[in-house]
Amino acid sequence: MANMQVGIKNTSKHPLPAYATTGASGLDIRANIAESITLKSLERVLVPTGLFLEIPDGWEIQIRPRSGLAAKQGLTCLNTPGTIDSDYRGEIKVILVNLSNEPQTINDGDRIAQMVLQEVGKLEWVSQDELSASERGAGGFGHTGKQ
Ligand SMILES: O=c1ccn([C@H]2C[C@H](O)[C@@H](COP(=O)(O)OP(=O)(O)OP(=O)(O)O)O2)c(=O)[nH]1
Ligand SMILES: [Mg+2]
Repeated sequence: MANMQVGIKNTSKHPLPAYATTGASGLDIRANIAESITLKSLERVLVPTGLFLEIPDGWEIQIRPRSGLAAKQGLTCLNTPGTIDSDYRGEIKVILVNLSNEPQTINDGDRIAQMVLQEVGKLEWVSQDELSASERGAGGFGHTGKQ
């Protein structure tokens, strides 16, 4: 797939979000905060990034957690994956929550989450009185067993 151009205004003092390796799906994004934030256990916070985007119509950016932060510190995005609409022109913020039992600190410039660009299809409803039969039918929520 060809690279997609996305407009960005960076009001932070940090570098633009970047892919950490050539094959990375996500671009790591950094906290842009005047002072460190310490989250108590189960506390959540909206972390500013200083970034403003102009995403082409038909695309979105997802804000996803970083597995290292989640595994080591219990820090994750509460609304994962966060949705950045193509028409959103406000500041990108990350909703972090501390799911560990200890306080966790975020410092200015820390890579707190990652952005993934995704194409978004637009649906058109087709109202139907009856839906077609399928192998699964209405079975769900563990219907196929545990293994
Ligand atoms: O992690 C996130 C999620 C959302 N947003 C911004 C961009 C997005 O386009 C907007 C709205 O997000 P969403 O649709 O998830 O929230 P909502 O509660 O439905 O708000 P709205 O009524 O404004 O759509 O908030 C972020 O900055 N970070
Ligand atoms: Mg919304």
